[in-house]
Amino acid sequence: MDPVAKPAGYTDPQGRQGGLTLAARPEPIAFDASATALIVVDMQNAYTTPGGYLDLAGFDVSGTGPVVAQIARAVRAARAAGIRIVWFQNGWDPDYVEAGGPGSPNWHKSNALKTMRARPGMNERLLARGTWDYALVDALKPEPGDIVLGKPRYSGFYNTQLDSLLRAAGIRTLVFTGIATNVCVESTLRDGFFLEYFGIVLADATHQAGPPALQAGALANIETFFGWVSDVAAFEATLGADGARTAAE
Ligand SMILES: C/C(=C/NC(N)=O)C(=O)O
Repeated sequence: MDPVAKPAGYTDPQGRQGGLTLAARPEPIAFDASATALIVVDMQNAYTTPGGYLDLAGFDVSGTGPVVAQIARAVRAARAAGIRIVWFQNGWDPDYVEAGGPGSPNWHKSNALKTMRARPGMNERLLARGTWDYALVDALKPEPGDIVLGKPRYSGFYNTQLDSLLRAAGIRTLVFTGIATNVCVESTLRDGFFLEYFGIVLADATHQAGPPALQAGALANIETFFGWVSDVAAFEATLGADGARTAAE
């Protein structure tokens, strides 16, 4: 068996095949920076901040602070290496037409919609575009040239322009960060697998929705069936960004 997983036909910007190799589970994976995107999944107040949707719905968000910092590191390293950055924001229009009514499973399973139905007096319009809940956290901001996409369901490939934007840019490898590992990260990585994208999760730049066992379960599922699992330090080291970070701190 090949000890390094290599997407076929890859060349790095210097024309070398499969230019970079990332330490990962279950084996190292080769990738080409110019054919790679860093995907930042739903780093909105809703998923990270006390008073946001997950918190109001009863999920523990106390462990998300370090994830914000790790994502900032991954974004910095990717940016320096010329890797395209894609930011997702999960949610719907302020009238929730896009959320679907009772004819949609989303209406029944979305904990944001369920929380609002259970507390009709609450003022918050959870995950509605234009609200604080929907906004990205202050510490993570897109820059010109990044791709910013809304998504109406858990998968970033569903009813979004993601696939066509990635294919137009020749991107074949997706490096995932964000929240929640077991919901939108895993859903998007799985859909990417079916579309022939190579999916890698930086585990310490993700966080689960629910108990910690769900983080472990999602990562085990991904490394066994759908992709690769690595971490931010390995990503930085592969991109040659670890020295730069130490100097900057
Ligand atoms: C629970 C949940 C997860 N979203 C995500 N970004 O993973 C939701 O949107 O209800």
